[in-house]
Amino acid sequence: MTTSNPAYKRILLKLSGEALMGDDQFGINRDTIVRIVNEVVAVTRLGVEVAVVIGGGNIFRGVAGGSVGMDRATADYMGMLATVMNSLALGDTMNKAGLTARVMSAIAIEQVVEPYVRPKALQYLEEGKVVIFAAGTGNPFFTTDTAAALRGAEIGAQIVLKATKVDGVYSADPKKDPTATRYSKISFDEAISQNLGIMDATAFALCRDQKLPVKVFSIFKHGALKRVVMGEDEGTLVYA
Ligand SMILES: Nc1ncnc2c1ncn2[C@@H]1O[C@H](COP(=O)(O)OP(=O)(O)O)[C@@H](O)[C@H]1O
Ligand SMILES: O=c1ccn([C@@H]2O[C@H](COP(=O)(O)OP(=O)(O)O)[C@@H](O)[C@H]2O)c(=O)[nH]1
Repeated sequence: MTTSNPAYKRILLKLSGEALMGDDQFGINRDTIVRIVNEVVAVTRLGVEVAVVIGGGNIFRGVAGGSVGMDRATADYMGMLATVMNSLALGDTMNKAGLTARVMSAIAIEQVVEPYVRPKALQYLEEGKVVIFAAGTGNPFFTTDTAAALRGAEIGAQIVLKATKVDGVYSADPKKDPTATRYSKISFDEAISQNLGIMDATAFALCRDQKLPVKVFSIFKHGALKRVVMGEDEGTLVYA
């Protein structure tokens, strides 16, 4: 039996909305969400406090056709509402898996989800509950990656873990350029100056200024989250 300790006490986990689709065209794939939740359970068993921000691409993609030509801010509010749906699904799956999850929304929608109140979120984390931050930052023109950076900084997370469709940060988009190579680590300044599309510049800049490191790893790789939390070699570290 290993006696090593996790590398972090409190983490902000950013889950790709699109990854929730599994092999489906859009929506939430049951097996996929259950598998992701089981990975979170494994990490909470280590005593790590977990906060989550989830994207909305899986749902919003399904209605994106109708949003063509729409006012950008209106489309963004639809995207934020999509993250609320994902957050509810994720919270429900977590509760069924034996965790206690609390969803908090950046947009007032109080019959459905409690509002985001920072001290309350901190209290939940200290009690060992998983806090899911829904509705992104609550503002159009931002992304859920920026929401992850913002909430991560607010709750004093030691790292933002971006669980996404690729297994790290590459020299170019690996889905478009097969010759792209993966970095094991890269600074925020390098990532920003090279315009690496893995995270938007707003999110990168916020993390850089707050000295909040980011680890990018694959959501599809079994056990990767736990390895990251244990400080093992997995994915790409982006550092200040
Ligand atoms: N330099 C890069 N390294 C890795 N991935 C990149 C890079 N540039 C663009 N990408 C793309 O970024 C995507 C992940 O970012 P994003 O679309 O924001 O996903 P998420 O759904 O996790 O928010 C990957 O699927 C990848 O195709
Ligand atoms: O603070 C935020 C967070 C999200 N969004 C909108 O919600 C969508 C879904 O989030 P995102 O694309 O980041 O999800 P993911 O790619 O992780 O599935 C975005 O495209 C934006 O339209 C927004 O307007 N403000």
